[in-house]
Amino acid sequence: MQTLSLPCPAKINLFLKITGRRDDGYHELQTLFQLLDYGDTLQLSHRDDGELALINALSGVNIEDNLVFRAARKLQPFARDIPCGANITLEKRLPMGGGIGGGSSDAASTLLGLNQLWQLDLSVNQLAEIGLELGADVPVFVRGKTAWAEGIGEILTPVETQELWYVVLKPDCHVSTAEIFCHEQLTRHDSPIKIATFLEGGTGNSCEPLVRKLYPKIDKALIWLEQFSPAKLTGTGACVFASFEDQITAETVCAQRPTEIDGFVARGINTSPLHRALGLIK
Ligand SMILES: C[C@@](CO)(OP(=O)(O)O)[C@H](O)COP(=O)(O)OP(=O)(O)OC[C@H]1O[C@@H](n2ccc(N)nc2=O)[C@H](O)[C@@H]1O
Ligand SMILES: Nc1ncnc2c1ncn2[C@@H]1O[C@H](COP(=O)(O)OP(=O)(O)O)[C@@H](O)[C@H]1O
Repeated sequence: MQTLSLPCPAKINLFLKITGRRDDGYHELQTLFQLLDYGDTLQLSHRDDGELALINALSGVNIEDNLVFRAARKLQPFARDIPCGANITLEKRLPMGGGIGGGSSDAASTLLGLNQLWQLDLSVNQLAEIGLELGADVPVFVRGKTAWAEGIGEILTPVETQELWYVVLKPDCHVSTAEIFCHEQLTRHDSPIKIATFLEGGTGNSCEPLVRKLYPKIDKALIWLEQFSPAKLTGTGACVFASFEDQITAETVCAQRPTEIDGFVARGINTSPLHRALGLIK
């Protein structure tokens, strides 16, 4: 029986601006999704009885709500003759609700992996559209390139960034993306910027002032990390990050972090390891 073992890389938002709000309540934004060479691992093996089995449940998440399970369910109707099922094992390394896209990346790896395992022949465009129904962050992982994003995060232009090393810290708190986007004090009308303006530097995250105010532990983590390099919030948090030119410096900073803060070091990458694992790129 064929088993696929697939990476589910994290992302950070190198900047985030909120430029408007659509009639359906979703926010229009500009961001740069930087992929990282660090993430969860997913194993998929075919079942010909049509059942989906999630071998290890995630604590605090019902199986039917797990984005891996929801992604698999969305693909089943595309199966032609044979019943398509799968055993799915998710090895979770990324903190949940961290603004580093763990659930979205798990969903994207499920979509691409099952598309191959079940021989559905769906295109990346089709999978990105299906992914968008699961979350605004899913398409970037389906397309697998570090990218400039507009719309609600689904209009993507690949960007080659310098592949720096990042220290990512996870303060001991959980931020709900919906809570921040519903908050009356969120800044919602940033002027759009051009890629060149971002590349010149100095662009931050519009959610950061509000999140710092609501979550003192995030504020504290940013202040601590700022001692070493300019630090920012990713997405709506809770993770914060800073970049470094080399791995040793990043590891040294990460190792000194306060004991109550989790953290890891990862390299920024322009192409997803998922796409390499599936042979979609060389
Ligand atoms: C804003 C970002 C930046 O990366 O935040 P993080 O989740 O990474 O922190 C993401 O695009 C989030 O993507 P994702 O986490 O997939 O969001 P979804 O599940 O689609 O939406 C969660 C909730 O956030 C709000 N939401 C999300 C994205 C967006 N562009 N506008 C919104 O208003 C909506 O209220 C929605 O109900
Ligand atoms: N496979 C999954 N991994 C992580 N979170 C999941 C998963 N499936 C569902 N979720 C739910 O999605 C929420 C957001 O997860 P996650 O993608 O890790 O955060 P963020 O969107 O902040 O990057 C979690 O709090 C959890 O309730």
